[in-house]
Amino acid sequence: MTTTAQQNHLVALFKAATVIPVLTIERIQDAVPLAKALVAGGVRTLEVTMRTPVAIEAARAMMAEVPEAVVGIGTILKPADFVRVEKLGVAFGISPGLTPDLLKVAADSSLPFAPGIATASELMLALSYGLDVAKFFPAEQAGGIKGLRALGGPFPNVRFCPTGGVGEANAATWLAEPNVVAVGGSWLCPTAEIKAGNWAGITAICQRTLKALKAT
Ligand SMILES: O=C(O)C(=O)C[C@H](O)[C@H](O)COP(=O)(O)O
Repeated sequence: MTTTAQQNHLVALFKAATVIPVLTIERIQDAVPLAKALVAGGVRTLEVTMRTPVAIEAARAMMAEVPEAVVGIGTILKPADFVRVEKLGVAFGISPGLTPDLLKVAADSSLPFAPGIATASELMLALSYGLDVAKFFPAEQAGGIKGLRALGGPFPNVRFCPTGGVGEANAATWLAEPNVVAVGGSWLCPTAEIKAGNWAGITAICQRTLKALKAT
């Protein structure tokens, strides 16, 4: 069973992050310059998704060469993925959803882990394994802020990281919710900018986002 101390650690990590870029890395050579660009823009906590074959290698390179980055892995779909990630020594793991098998390995592990939930029943399943920090996914599509507030009624102690449809225009609104500890999304690292190697452009998006959040 996941301990309270583990969950507190994950909450602290998410709160320190505020915004978490959801990274899809196609070419291994992009990993380090991308992480450097994000860190230069003030965004240190990074979610490398397992959507691509180079994800694990990319996370490893970032950890080795960009020590300021707090690297986690996302899109953990299966217990076997979780076990691979655990061995890497990343800071946290995230999933867009959950299965009982995935929750079982996560609850037996010391790796901080946020499963994805979109319904009360999914949240109840996560809570039965002691996991009370969840990704709310897909946040905008699954009811938006109204949906999150409704979940907050029966589950007042759960903390959320909404992702899916979060961007520069609405990040502050989500973060103003008392049960939101961070927001995640791909807006900080658009595919076109990664493809073009426009690292300065990615740094600028991060700076703009953080400046706008500070002003609210
Ligand atoms: O890949 C994963 O593991 C996910 O959980 C999904 C991502 O968090 C969202 O797809 C990001 O959504 P956008 O910011 O709207 O692009």
